Amino acid sequence: MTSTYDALVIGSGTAGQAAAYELNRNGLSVGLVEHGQQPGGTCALSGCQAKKWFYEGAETVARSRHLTDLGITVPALGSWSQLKEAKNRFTAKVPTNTVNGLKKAGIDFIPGHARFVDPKTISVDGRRIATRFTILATGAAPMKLPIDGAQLMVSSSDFLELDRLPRKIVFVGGGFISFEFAHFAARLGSEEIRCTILEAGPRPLGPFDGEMVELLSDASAKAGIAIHNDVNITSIGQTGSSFTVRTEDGRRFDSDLVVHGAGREPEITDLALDRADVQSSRRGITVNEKMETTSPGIFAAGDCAATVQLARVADAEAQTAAANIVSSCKDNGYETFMDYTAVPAVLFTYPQYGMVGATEDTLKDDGIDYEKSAGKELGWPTYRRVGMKSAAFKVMIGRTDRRILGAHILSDNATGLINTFTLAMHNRIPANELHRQSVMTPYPSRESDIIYMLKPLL
Ligand SMILES: Cc1cc2nc3c(=O)[nH]c(=O)nc-3n(C[C@H](O)[C@H](O)[C@H](O)COP(=O)(O)OP(=O)(O)OC[C@H]3O[C@@H](n4cnc5c(N)ncnc54)[C@H](O)[C@@H]3O)c2cc1C
Ligand SMILES: NC(=O)c1ccc[n+]([C@@H]2O[C@H](COP(=O)([O-])OP(=O)(O)OC[C@H]3O[C@@H](n4cnc5c(N)ncnc54)[C@H](O)[C@@H]3O)[C@@H](O)[C@H]2O)c1
Repeated sequence: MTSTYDALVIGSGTAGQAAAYELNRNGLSVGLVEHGQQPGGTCALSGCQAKKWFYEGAETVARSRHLTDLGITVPALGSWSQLKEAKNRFTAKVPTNTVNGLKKAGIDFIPGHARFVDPKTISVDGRRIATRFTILATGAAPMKLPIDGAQLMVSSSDFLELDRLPRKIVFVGGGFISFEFAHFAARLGSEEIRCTILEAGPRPLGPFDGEMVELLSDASAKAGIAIHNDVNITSIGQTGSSFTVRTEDGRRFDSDLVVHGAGREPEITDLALDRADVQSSRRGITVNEKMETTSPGIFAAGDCAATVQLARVADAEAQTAAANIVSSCKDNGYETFMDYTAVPAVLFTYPQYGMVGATEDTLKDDGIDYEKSAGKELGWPTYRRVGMKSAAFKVMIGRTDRRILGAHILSDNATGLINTFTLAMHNRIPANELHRQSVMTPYPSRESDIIYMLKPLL
């Protein structure tokens, strides 16, 4: 028998749930398909939320180490296994809570693997479902790497399930995951841990600002993390419990564990997208700013779309897709658009690196006329009090309209700081007005330092 929905959502992660609840709230009949044994998605189970348990511990250890000459007599010691248990007490409840929440709202939870039959029909483990609209929210998985022995790497999810941290860890790829996990490991091991990051490109953290990445790399080196660039890995081998990563130029890196941090690719290969005329590339499903794919009535959101792989971007994309479906049902057409000019990103390292908007290199490449205010190794009381020597900032504004083009912060709690700049960008507030509005920020705080960052731009 064929069931019929106004809208079918594929995937129970951040994007799928955000879309399903929004459609349901607006009175549409909604089914949500999930093929995993553990519904709830990457963010909650093995991504942002899960890893943040380790971040909080690592931050406490790093901060207390910085404070040993400043009134803290014994620095904190982390217990990886206890943090893992705490994380697992949280993640264990996610699948049941996800399914119960959907059912309680009146959304049909449909376990099974979804594949297109045609643009308006989806089969779930052989059962056919007819739908007027579809939202694809199938997420991403670690990229398949053409490296001999690639199967010996553990994924980021496996890493968060380790019982204990080994002494020598090699991270393949110098992106978000490797930087964050290396910072966790450098602070949470019971003995001294050596982490090595191997990056294929000329520098790690490609989308971030080059100068700021250098400063973060220096701070990482001081925490015991070695970073090698321009590394072409040819093989990963195992002897007993030891691993050897070999490179094209003859180098070898020995370790007790090799971690995949070399990017995540969209999970779209087994959806039969061609049967629905949905186009895609290596980066993901092709979408326009309304989150519609190349096939009318089929939308994509989150990590499976060829956009940005961040949790709140997934939320915003899902809400955009859902809003357009709702307005289309009211014969209003598609009225909601995504805007990626002010997407904040934060690396949960210590110090954190938060950025929003453009990097200085992009502004130069695009020939944009800008002014800059920047500082490094900040000796402000904020950082003297926590013994942080690596704090830095860079703010760029348009020379004529004085609006924020990009902001980059190395600090503890860079998240709060970068959010202020994000809101200024969204609301098109020029630097002098942001300065004026920030004078009465609660004082003293990280955020009350924003006026010092903006002063050279007044
Ligand atoms: C280690 C790690 C740390 C991260 N940290 C952060 C962070 O700090 N901040 C941040 O913003 N982002 C972070 N991210 C990224 C963030 O987790 C993702 O952007 C977000 O989870 C994407 O959500 P999604 O709904 O698109 O996909 P997912 O949450 O992956 O959900 C996709 C779902 O679809 C299901 N599915 C796939 N194919 C099918 C099919 N054919 N049929 C049925 N079901 C299917 C999958 O089983 C899965 O449950 C992190 C990611 C990782 C890996
Ligand atoms: N704090 C956060 O918001 C956060 C944290 C973790 C993950 N994420 C999301 O998850 C995504 C995936 O994270 P990631 O760290 O795996 O990817 P990434 O895209 O951030 O970085 C991958 C890095 O690996 C390098 N690389 C690729 N192939 C390689 C190879 N064969 N050898 C050596 N280096 C190689 C790339 O040049 C790149 O620098 C991120 O893009 C991000 O959107 C976000």
